[in-house]
Amino acid sequence: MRAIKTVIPFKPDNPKSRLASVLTEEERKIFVGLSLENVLSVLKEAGIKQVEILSKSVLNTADENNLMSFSSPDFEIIIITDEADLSTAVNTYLKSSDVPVFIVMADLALLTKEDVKAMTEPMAESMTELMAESMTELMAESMTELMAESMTESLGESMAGAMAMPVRTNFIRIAPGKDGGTNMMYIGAPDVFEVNYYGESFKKHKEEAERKNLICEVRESFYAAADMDEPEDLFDILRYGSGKILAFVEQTIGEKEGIRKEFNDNE
Ligand SMILES: Nc1nc2c(ncn2[C@@H]2O[C@H](COP(=O)(O)OP(=O)(O)OP(=O)(O)O)[C@@H](O)[C@H]2O)c(=O)[nH]1
Ligand SMILES: C[C@H](OP(=O)(O)O)C(=O)O
Repeated sequence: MRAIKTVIPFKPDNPKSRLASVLTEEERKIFVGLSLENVLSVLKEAGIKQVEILSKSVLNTADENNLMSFSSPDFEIIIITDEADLSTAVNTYLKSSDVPVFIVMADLALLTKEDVKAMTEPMAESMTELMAESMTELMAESMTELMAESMTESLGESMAGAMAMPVRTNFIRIAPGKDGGTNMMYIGAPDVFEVNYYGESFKKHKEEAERKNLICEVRESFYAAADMDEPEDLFDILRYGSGKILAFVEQTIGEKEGIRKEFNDNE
């Protein structure tokens, strides 16, 4: 795979304030830790080789050691700290990168490796395929199908070579969040694109792509859209989650009668 940088913004202190009505601060800390672990495992499974955790504050030694236990010779984890707000920290990160950047939020407790692959697959090939397909259609009108197919094949190959650079860098790809946010973003041109999170950021990021003349692709997926912002989002973990985070939510919610009842009533 070509060089990309993968970054996970992470706020370890007083995280997930919107879950404060159902989880204590300590529980929210455990919850985001488990969610981050989940994201790391999925990135590793999807073949990502290196991940940088962009943390708002310095992690304590136990948390750092725990995260480092997910690293392996073919999966490097680097922890960096930037105390700035989310958008400022990510924009500083983007400016410092001379290769495409893949941003993945830490609260994607249901993320799958297919979602990650859909975000990181090269654009040049899919564009070439698309163009080759429409050329086939055009040519098939005036020639035999056989001739059109073989011409398209060689045309496709030469296009991939000729177009690889501009197509690959001048685009962004977004996995929207279920409430209008931006859960993952692949940024081919980190030198020009600027993020602006919160308040319908999906729309803002599409507009930013337009302003900067970048192609914008959207990759929607139920699991990638399921960020964990509001108390009812925890129900999605009970329905579709697995592993340690499912056990944690089952246990904490099980102990809180009101929420368990609301879940049972909704089922
Ligand atoms: N580096 C960095 N990451 C952040 C910051 N704020 C949020 N994040 C991370 O960005 C992602 C999306 O943030 P939110 O969903 O708003 O998470 P949150 O800020 O913990 O939750 P709320 O307090 O409920 O808004 C998560 O991965 C967070 O850990 C920040 O100021 N700096
Ligand atoms: C970071 C923010 O997350 P949300 O508040 O939508 O979870 C966004 O996606 O813009």
